[in-house]
Amino acid sequence: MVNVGVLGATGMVGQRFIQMIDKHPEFELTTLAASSRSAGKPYGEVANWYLDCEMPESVKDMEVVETDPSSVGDVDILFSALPAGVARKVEPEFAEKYIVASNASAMRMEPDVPLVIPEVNPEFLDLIEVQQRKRGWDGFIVTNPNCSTIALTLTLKPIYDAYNIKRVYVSTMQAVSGAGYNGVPSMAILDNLVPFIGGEEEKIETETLHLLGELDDGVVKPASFGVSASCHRVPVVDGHTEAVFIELDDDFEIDDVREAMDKFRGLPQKLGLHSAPEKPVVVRDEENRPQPRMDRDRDGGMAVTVGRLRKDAAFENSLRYVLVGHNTVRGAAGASILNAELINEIL
Ligand SMILES: NC(=O)C1=CN([C@@H]2O[C@H](COP(=O)(O)OP(=O)(O)OC[C@H]3O[C@@H](n4cnc5c(N)ncnc54)[C@H](OP(=O)(O)O)[C@@H]3O)[C@@H](O)[C@H]2O)C=CC1
Ligand SMILES: N[C@@H](CC(=O)OP(=O)(O)O)C(=O)O
Repeated sequence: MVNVGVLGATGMVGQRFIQMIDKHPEFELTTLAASSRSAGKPYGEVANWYLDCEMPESVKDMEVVETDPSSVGDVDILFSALPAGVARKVEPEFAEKYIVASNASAMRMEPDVPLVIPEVNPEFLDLIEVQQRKRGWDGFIVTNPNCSTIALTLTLKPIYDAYNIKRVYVSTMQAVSGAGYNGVPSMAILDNLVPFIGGEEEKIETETLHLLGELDDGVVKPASFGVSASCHRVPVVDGHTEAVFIELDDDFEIDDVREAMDKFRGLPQKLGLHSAPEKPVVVRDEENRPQPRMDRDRDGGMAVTVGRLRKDAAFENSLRYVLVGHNTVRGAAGASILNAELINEIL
């Protein structure tokens, strides 16, 4: 068993980590850290449990510790669900000694920090060596992308491998859990939609090209097609929906695109990693799917569901589809856990 801890353990994403680690066959949860508001108290007392499963018995009496490397004790991997501002300061301090699998955005675009989706760009883990050499750390930081980016990029990867993509437009309909428990007041979102999520469009546009880029001599060269995103908050609890419009360089058969998505598998599937979905991308043919409530939990929330895949009659060489991905599972805690499983298997 590998001893693991969660930083930001009382938060929305921290709770997803706890839920997923609780039954994990390789990971033993030994450390829960949060702010000084919670430190020194039993987890069951300080955490407002938000998930629709019971808080695992195993964590109720665990003492929450300070988010400080000297407080975490016997641990090999730390999962970070910290706010980005806190993560920027403390993740490098932890990485001097520990492996940090971070879900926060703070370190994602650092040139020597791997930003990884295991099915898409596992080779970026080679940057770990560069990072340790450059910074003199015994540990390291590995990050996963933004929740909307992960779902989009998983569906783009089989297309990108088979065709020349010219440009991608994406319009997101994002669940309120993405903003955290106190992120969007109910009076702002019920009977409503908010057409702005700070920093989200820029993250999708940058991270997607980075993930589909190439690692060349220790440097990531991003993919070079155009990505344009428009992001919107909708009154859904979990599960981001995205309408995707793609223009290719050349003509194509829509059945070939469907087959490429359906047959898409990555290293996690080959290695049989515990949290790897059987199919990273599930294609459905009903005209009214995917829907967040019905499709977000596919394969434990780790698979992205695509539907309404069709040629775009309005423009040549174009297609469109709708996807749903679970934002706090595949888009957050599950993404970091799959990264850690891959690291555990290959390093
Ligand atoms: N990949 C993705 O797309 C997603 C990423 N996220 C990211 O995950 C992170 C966590 O989000 P979320 O769970 O919604 O946030 P929450 O606000 O729900 O939780 C924040 C957590 O961080 C702790 N914390 C806050 N301030 C400090 C501090 N100064 N020192 C130590 N710990 C602190 C809190 O502890 P306490 O309870 O003691 O205050 C709590 O455990 C963010 O970076 C967010 O952007 C979120 C959703 C999806
Ligand atoms: N911004 C995302 C969640 C998030 O926190 O993203 P990031 O990990 O890129 O900061 C959402 O609101 O749904």
